[in-house]
Amino acid sequence: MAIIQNAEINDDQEAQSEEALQREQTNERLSQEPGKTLLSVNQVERIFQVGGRSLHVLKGIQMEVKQQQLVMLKGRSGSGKTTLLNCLGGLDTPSKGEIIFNGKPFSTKSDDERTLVRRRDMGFIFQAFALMPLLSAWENVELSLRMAGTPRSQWKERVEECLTLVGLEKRMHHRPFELSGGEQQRVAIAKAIAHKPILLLADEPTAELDTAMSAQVMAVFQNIIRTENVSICMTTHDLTILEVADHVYEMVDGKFI
Ligand SMILES: Nc1ncnc2c1ncn2[C@@H]1O[C@H](COP(=O)(O)OP(=O)(O)OP(=O)(O)O)[C@@H](O)[C@H]1O
Repeated sequence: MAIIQNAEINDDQEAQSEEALQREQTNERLSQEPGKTLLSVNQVERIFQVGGRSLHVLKGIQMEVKQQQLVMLKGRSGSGKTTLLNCLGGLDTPSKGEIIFNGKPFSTKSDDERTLVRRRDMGFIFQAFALMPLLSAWENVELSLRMAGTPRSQWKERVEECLTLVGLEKRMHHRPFELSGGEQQRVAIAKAIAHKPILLLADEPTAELDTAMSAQVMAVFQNIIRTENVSICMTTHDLTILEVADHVYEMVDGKFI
């Protein structure tokens, strides 16, 4: 398993170094302008074919995320939040409608093109912290820079910067099992922002945490929106954190109400 993972990392590393080079050459990224639309979703539908039947999961979603906004998607289990988040991150594509990201059509790009955009401009955070268990907080964040093709000379400074931003400067060399759930989620955030994405997508990032730890994670989100110029779109069941959102979309049975 470890050998397979390493081989994949090497392949990924090569491909992503090329990307990093291309990125520098084309300097494609748009300048940051708070309040400008970063992501817009136009009449998106997602229909799955299951056992010969059509399952209509997203039914005409219309939404936007502006630069430096914290947007929350709330809704009951099964309402379609994860399906929508997968479409926003290009892991899935709408059956109808369109998603525009950073001023360009996104959902209509090829799989390879979406992967390039995702690796460069997006970061992902999940409910279960998705850390490598045998690596320290430092090594976990460093791995993310290695995977993104960031030049080695920048790793030390950026790892320190990201772990400090999430308030873990005193825990940099701890491994996940030596950290609380909230601290592990903050390492996952440091990992997700290390390559300087412009959009963070988070699926129930506080679901495994108690109220105090959830509040810490939300404070970190608010901090990185300002300091890293990132926008965040997250799903949640937790009504107590909705008040820190700039905008809340409530999903019921595949539609916003
Ligand atoms: N690949 C798929 N194929 C078929 N049906 C799917 C697929 N993905 C999701 N669904 C169905 O779509 C519906 C919405 O699922 P989704 O995971 O988006 O909901 P959710 O709001 O994120 O729920 P939860 O809060 O429990 O994660 C569910 O009925 C699910 O079974």
